Amino acid sequence: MSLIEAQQLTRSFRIPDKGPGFAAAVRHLVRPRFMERTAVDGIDLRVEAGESVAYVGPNGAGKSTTLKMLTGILAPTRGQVRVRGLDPHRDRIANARHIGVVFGQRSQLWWDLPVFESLRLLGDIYDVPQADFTRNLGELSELLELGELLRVPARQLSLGQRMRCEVAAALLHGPDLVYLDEPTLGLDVAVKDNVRRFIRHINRERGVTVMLTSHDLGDIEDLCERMVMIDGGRIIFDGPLRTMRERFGKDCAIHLSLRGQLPDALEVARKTLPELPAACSSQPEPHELVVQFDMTQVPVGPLVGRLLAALPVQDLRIQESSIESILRELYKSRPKPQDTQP
Ligand SMILES: Nc1ncnc2c1ncn2[C@@H]1O[C@H](COP(=O)(O)OP(=O)(O)OP(=O)(O)O)[C@@H](O)[C@H]1O
Repeated sequence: MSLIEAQQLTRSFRIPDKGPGFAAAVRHLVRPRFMERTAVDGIDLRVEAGESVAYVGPNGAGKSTTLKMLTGILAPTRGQVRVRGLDPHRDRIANARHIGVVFGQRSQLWWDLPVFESLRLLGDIYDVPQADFTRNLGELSELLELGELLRVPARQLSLGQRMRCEVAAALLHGPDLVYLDEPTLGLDVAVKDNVRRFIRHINRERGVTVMLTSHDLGDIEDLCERMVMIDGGRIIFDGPLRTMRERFGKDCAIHLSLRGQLPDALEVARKTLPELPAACSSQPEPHELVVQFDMTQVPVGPLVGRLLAALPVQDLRIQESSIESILRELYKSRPKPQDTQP
């Protein structure tokens, strides 16, 4: 049995069907009408223990709604989900003992209490034995560099400081599955790096399963081997990041630095590579040339060889599609999800 198993997992919301304007608002008061918005639409998903999965998609795709069903905050409208064999909504307390959750925008720390007191309360809520509490806190404090922060009330912490404490709060009871919703949102580069290093550590060294949603592609490339992409509530890709690149990242660009200024280099390149449309080659500077092509159609090696033979090349760089550019293209080409009458 997989750690997480979802079958045809679906969640709809009833939302007011108000037209624009004052008259429509009054009409809605007298005779309210509703529409159905399907946020998650028949998802099948399996996650094995020890995996690190990026759950990505554009705004409104259904990521948070899925995480809310996996954590038991929301019940599915249809389909089912099991986490470690438990129904997360019905067995919410038992489920909570084994999971850690960081919703980047929400705090689980008591605002006016020093962080240490919040952590102690959380330790009590989760029934963490004193010896485990001391050991876990010592370890988290060292890895996340909490130190003095433990004495400061949460409301006085900066975003980055608070986020490190949030991550500690989510992991204090030693969960073996963590859901991280935008854990690095708004953090500066150094803190982001610290949080990422920590997440990598608990996944790789301790085998904690990580399920992460993030719009930060650095998080995804740094932390996850598998990407599940959701759009309009449906999974449109599920596989290794590598496969995502192979399947969707066909574009490749060769950047050439030329020896000296060669105004006719573009002409030469186009003549050398007649199989590529003229627009594939460009010359942003007199000593630079960029050749773009579909690497599934044109083999890179011979193409580079022909360019080197035809032009005085000083240096060259081959750039494959980044995950960022692939996602940008996929997001751009998506159809808009529609609300329906119930
Ligand atoms: N409580 C709710 N009531 C009505 N509609 C909701 C509710 N929660 C979510 N939705 C709708 O469901 C859809 C999916 O929302 P969700 O928050 O899961 O998306 P997301 O992928 O997490 O987006 P983002 O990246 O912006 O956080 C959206 O259209 C949203 O407006």
